[in-house]
Amino acid sequence: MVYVKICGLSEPEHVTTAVEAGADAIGFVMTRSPRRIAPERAAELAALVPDHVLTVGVFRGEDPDTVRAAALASGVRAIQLHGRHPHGDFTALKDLGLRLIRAVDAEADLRCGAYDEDLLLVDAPHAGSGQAWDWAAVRGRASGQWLLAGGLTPANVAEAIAAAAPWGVDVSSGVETAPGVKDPALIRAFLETVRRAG
Ligand SMILES: O=C(O)c1ccccc1NCC(=O)[C@H](O)[C@H](O)COP(=O)(O)O
Repeated sequence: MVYVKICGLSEPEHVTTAVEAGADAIGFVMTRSPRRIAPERAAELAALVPDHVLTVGVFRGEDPDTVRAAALASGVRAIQLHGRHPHGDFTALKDLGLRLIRAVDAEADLRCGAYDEDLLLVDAPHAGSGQAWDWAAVRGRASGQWLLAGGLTPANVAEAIAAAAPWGVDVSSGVETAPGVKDPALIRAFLETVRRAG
């Protein structure tokens, strides 16, 4: 079954919708973005999530100490690092015992685990932009437990899965009506489509 992460949640209703619709992971953006929430808000939302659903704190470019403090304050169970973080940034966060997700574009090293991460996210050059890209270009290049992201929607996710054969998928803009405004019907539609496709 294709693993599904719904990212950029900020409202309890949307967290509950994603959990009930069968999401495997839920992302809270704690970096510069229209979807940014404070670690304290992420902690309130994470408290609504059952153990079988992974809670992920999303960061871009912050140093490991800043990431560590926000991750601990929010109580998330995974850290997603965007940007060209050196291997040492992942090593520096290992002792937290949280799962680590390396988020990159298609030009990076696409072997999951190459930086000691647990999951790899292969995204558009501008994360959270909703821009689709040539998903088929990474078919067979990305390896291990890797998620495809970038411009996915309920309408195109089946095509994207067929094109790239990812281990999982990740969506933010495609389940929104405006940047940062999630739509419960689109969250449900995305999950239903992925479950049918994979
Ligand atoms: O979503 C953001 O605004 C964001 C900002 C900075 C770093 C990462 C961000 N999102 C990370 C995600 O996991 C998104 O779901 C992923 O980039 C896909 O986004 P979209 O193309 O909007 O579906």
